[in-house]
Amino acid sequence: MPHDEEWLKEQKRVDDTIEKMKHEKDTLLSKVRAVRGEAQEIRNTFWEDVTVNLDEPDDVVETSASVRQQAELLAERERSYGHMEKDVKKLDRLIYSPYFARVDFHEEGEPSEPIYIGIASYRDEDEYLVYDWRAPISSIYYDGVPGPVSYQAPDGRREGIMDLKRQFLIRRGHIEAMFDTGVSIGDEMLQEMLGANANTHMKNIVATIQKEQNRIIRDVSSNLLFVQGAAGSGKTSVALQRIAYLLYRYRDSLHSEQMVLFSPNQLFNHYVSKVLPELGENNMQQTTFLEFAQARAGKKLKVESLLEQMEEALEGKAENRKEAQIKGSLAFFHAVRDYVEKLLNGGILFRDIRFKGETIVAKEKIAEMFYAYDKSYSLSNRFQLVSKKLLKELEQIAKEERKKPWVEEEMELLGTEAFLAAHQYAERKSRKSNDAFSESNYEKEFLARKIVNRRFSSIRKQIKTFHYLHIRAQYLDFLRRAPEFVPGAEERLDAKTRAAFREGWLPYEDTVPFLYLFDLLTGKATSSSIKYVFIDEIQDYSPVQLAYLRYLFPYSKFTMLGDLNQSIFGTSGRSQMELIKEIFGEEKAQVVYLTKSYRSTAQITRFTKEILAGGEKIEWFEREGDLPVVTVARGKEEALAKVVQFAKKYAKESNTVAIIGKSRKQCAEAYETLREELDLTFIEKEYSDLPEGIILIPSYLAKGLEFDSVIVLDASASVYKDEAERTLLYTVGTRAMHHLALVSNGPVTPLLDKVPETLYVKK
Ligand SMILES: Nc1ncnc2c1ncn2[C@@H]1O[C@H](COP(=O)(O)OP(=O)(O)OP(=O)(O)O)[C@@H](O)[C@H]1O
Repeated sequence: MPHDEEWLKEQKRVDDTIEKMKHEKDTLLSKVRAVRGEAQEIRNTFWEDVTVNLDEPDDVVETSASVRQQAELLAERERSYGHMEKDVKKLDRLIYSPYFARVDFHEEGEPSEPIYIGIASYRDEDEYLVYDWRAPISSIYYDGVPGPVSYQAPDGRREGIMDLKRQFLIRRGHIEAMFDTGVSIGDEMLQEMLGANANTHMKNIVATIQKEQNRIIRDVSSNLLFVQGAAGSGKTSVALQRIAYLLYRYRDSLHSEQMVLFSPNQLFNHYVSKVLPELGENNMQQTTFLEFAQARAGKKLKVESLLEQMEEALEGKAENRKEAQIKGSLAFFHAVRDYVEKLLNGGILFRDIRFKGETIVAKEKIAEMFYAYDKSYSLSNRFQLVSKKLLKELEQIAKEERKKPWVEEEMELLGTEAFLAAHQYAERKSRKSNDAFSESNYEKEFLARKIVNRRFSSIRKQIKTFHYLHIRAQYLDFLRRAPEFVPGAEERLDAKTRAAFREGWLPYEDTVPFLYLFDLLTGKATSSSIKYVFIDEIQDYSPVQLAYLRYLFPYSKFTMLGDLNQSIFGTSGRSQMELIKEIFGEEKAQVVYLTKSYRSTAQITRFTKEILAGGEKIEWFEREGDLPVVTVARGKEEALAKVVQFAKKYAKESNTVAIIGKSRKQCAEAYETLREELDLTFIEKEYSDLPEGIILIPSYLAKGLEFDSVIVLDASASVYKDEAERTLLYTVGTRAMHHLALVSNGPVTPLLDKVPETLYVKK
């Protein structure tokens, strides 16, 4: 295509800018080499430049100062080339694509100036050749159309006129597309972006952030930001760009470790892990609720995952649903607190501290110690004090223990190193006391102390972590007494949990109440260093979990993103939003709706929208594709043959094809047949990498992910049978970007009954 003059002018500017960047990169690289060389040199000669003299105490002090000085010098050099290397990486990204937009802007009476916007800023002497997308002025690109605009500058609101808004698609230094936009951020550009094939990692969206998304990204006034958005409306994307924005805006005071993102599973963590590094930022802390809870519960108790529980529920083994609901309610959370209050004067269950099969401090004694403290002391204070006391007592016990025969036996097994140390110690001691005869006693004393200390170190740790509190028994006691504390609980609730404890695991629904009970008793393990907490897929959090997160992060700002229509256990009666307001307070709380879906073609979004019963307000982005296909097969064999057919067809034009089954079990059964016909990867667990090509994956693991093509493994009436599965089917269908097929073994699910036949092809 011949380019007009304007295009050539822009390409020339791109060339000039890149030239300057390359030049700067070269200069930086030679500096990096020099500094790295210096650091290497310091490392090589580290000990030569240090004065080592350990004869007298003064010399030791001098030596350590000298070592410190050298180490600081080295660290400073390493830091400095670390920074430079980061800058080189930034330049590499800019050299590939220096910017994606230009807005011309002028304030009254001033000449119009072009502002070029890219993923990072670039300055040549005093002039900004590229502005960071997060800079204050860049917001006019996302918010405004040519005409009067304003933006928030550090010194107040600035007003002016936007004379031009232009977008670029630049790759490898070449302008591949250029659009001047009038109305909003160009649809052409979005078309380009959204039309591309899926990737195994999420991409950043900074070039095409939409106005409503920009509001969320740049919100700095809310303490609680709740985003309810349709599938594919960019919730996760917005969360990640928001993190990048906050890191930029508060770059002097906020670090990536002070932000944490709770995501649905590890697969998802892996999927989103490249967005921030691509934008030149470090990743925030990323965790899943399970990982977080497991770390708190310790190694001896395996926490059941939501995924395990879902598998049970989907396979129809959900007889405990009602109990799980009670345990997930806010009332239950409060009940734990009420129960703890009853323990102020008695009732805490302790366990013996044991060593070598024998009790060294009996639980009765600990209880006595505990309740001897004044009632005005909080329980957690008393635990602190008891631990202190027990540690002291342990010292005494250790002294006695050193005299026991087993210690002498263990001495025989010690290596030469220990004997040498003992010998040196004994020599010094006897020299001081002028008593050569007791040298061997000193040796023994030294070794006995060492042996007992080593064996006692785990007991010491146990005391510090309140192992002497019998938390499992205590929790079971609470569950047994549930009718006393929990409104609506008519029976005791300990049977399932008791059985699980015996097998060494903690049921999903017990996780939070169990940890909360422990925290209330022993003092909470809150983190005050986390400034921002992000929670994706918030609809899958129970009230108990939400209340616990608030309790754990009392000083943090929260951003929550979710879609009630994607709840894994169906939607519940009370609105989650009301509940969140109750838990987190309404002050500085902001609710934002995202209704436009960007992921899928218009045809797919129109179809999946109809799966939902309530006529939700979901808009689609006008991107054309084929109508979804619904195929009915007679029998399992034929159904799987159809799946194979679709997969082969789609694989030709897709990077990623996902065959999504309801449960892991259903996938596993199909896998045996499918693997003979297809080159496919079965994603069974969350700790997997997401490969390109064809994958087979259970519904709940596909949460938050997207694929070029999706094939619903079995959309029959026997699989997606009741209302509770409506949201699940919606979640599965909305994973598709370009192609969607539903294969049904026998009659199709009634959940499609209301979908007009014009919205899909029946084959
Ligand atoms: N402004 C945008 N520009 C370009 N692409 C966008 C934009 N907003 C969203 N997208 C794309 O739409 C897709 C869906 O985004 P994302 O996964 O963030 O949505 P979501 O709301 O979290 O979805 P879900 O709830 O279904 O998991 C992604 O491919 C994302 O890149």
